[in-house]
Amino acid sequence: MKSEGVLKPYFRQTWHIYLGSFTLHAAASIVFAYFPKVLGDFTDKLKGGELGSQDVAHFSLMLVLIGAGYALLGGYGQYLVMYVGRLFEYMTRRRLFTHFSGLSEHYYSKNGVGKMLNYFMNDVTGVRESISMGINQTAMASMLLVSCVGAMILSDIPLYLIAASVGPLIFIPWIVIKIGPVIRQRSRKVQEALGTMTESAEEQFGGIRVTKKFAVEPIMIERFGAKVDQIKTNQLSLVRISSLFQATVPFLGNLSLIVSLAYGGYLTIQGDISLGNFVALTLYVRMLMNPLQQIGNVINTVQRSRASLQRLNELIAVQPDIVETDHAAAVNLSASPIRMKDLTFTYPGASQPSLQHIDLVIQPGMMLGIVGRTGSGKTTLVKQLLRVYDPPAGAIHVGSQDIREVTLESLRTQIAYVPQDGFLFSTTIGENIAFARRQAGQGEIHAAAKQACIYDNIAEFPEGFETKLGERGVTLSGGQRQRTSLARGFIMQAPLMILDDSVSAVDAVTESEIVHTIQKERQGKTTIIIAHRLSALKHADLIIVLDEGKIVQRGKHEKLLAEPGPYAELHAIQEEGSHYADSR
Ligand SMILES: Nc1ncnc2c1ncn2[C@@H]1O[C@H](COP(=O)(O)OP(=O)(O)OP(=O)(O)O)[C@@H](O)[C@H]1O
Repeated sequence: MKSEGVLKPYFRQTWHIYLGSFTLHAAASIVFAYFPKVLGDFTDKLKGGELGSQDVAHFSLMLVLIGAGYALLGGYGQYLVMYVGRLFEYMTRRRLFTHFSGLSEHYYSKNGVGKMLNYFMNDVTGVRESISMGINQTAMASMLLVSCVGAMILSDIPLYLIAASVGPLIFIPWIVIKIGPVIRQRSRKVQEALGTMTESAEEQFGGIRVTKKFAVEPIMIERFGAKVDQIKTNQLSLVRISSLFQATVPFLGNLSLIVSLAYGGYLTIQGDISLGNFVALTLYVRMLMNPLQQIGNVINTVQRSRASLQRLNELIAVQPDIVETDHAAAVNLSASPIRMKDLTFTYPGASQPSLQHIDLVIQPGMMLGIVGRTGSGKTTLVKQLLRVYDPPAGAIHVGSQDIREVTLESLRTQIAYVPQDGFLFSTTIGENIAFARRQAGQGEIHAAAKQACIYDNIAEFPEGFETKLGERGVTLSGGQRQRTSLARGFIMQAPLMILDDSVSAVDAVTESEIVHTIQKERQGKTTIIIAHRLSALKHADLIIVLDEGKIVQRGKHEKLLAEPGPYAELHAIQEEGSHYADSR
């Protein structure tokens, strides 16, 4: 499916405002083009000795009306375009955000958050400048240009003098063609460097705690400095070419003025044209210089923002990896078993599969334990259920439906996934817990907090559930953060809950309390627990042991303990560890 880019929908909504603005600009320019003519007539009357005090008042009134008409009409035209320019920012940022939300985890693992921020801020603003200030000035300048040239032709100034005076101006298109692409290319480099810097800043601020603990601030400052230096180099190179461009355009305007002064002056002395026409001609040429200067600026801005527009259009055209089929149907996880059949999965671009030949049936209401060494594929397995990445066709069925054929909303709203490092938003603890159930009342929030064994901690905060969390919940300890994120899972009361190593940062006693709550509260609902501590899995209906993406053992706790294999070995190590700890 081809995306229609960012400008088309915008212009579809706002073309009539632009049309209104152009009309106002045209009217303003026509009014302003009378200015030199009025001064020319004034000069001729003055020279001929025919000027009375009534004429002075008449000419003054004309000039006042011209000035006021120009300011009112042009000012309102400008306001309209500036207003819709802001509308563009608003529309595009909303659209980008919606688009970003639909992109898959795979896209985010390839593209940094800094890049997205750059799209949001600099690129959108860059394009807005072109379509508001740019279009505004172009409309104003081109209409003034046409009105001035039209008024010159309609006056008594001879055509050959007009042609000679405005002749140097025809070099402007040639300069645009030569310098424009260079500006565009250098501008793209500046934007890329800005993107890299934002990405680096985002990462460095995110990792500031690690940086401080390892006392490597100077290295980080140096690395960041290199990124900033790159921006400076690229920006200076852009400024050089832009300045050259902006200086050349008015220079040609000045050349026109010199020709009109010299040639027009000569013809006036010869008596070929009147003094009034000479005054009008120089004023017309002077009036042409402003629009020319503006057109120079606009071309500069447009060249710069074309690179931004291209990037935005490319982004909008990115298709999400995970899409719903046309005949996707809602799924019911409470009643249907999940069957995995010969599931083998390789991450895009990876050389080795992360899951191999998985055969597994998860019956509704069961508690499944997953254990295995780090990197053995535990998270990958559960993410297949959420369709973070799509499994191969036919590999996972929910009841009789292939998981690839179910609607994403129905699937994901029935799964409460609690990751090891659950992200907490910069809002209150209560709102964080009710994140996936906005309609939840205080009672439900408190109950979920009790189930996750975090209630007492929260109650001790002066503002209780209204306590605001800083970015990533910095005011909470690791274990408190984990349990808040666990409460967020509990409150969903979802048919399937997945705890992905979600109690690793809590002590063994709290962990056993949480497992006990799960057994009690989630009776009849499916729960998958991934854990490194086997004590958390003791009560599971089924435990699978993963190694290098394969299920190497399966059964209940007692059965697995009794057979030789990694489970019993791990158990022995953990028991030994706890005896050792007890004996100290
Ligand atoms: N987005 C990804 N792209 C490519 N490879 C990945 C991606 N995520 C994980 N992997 C790889 O897949 C394998 C299994 O990773 P997974 O996260 O499922 O392991 P895990 O058993 O959950 O580990 P841990 O206990 O450390 O959380 C690892 O080799 C990992 O490097």
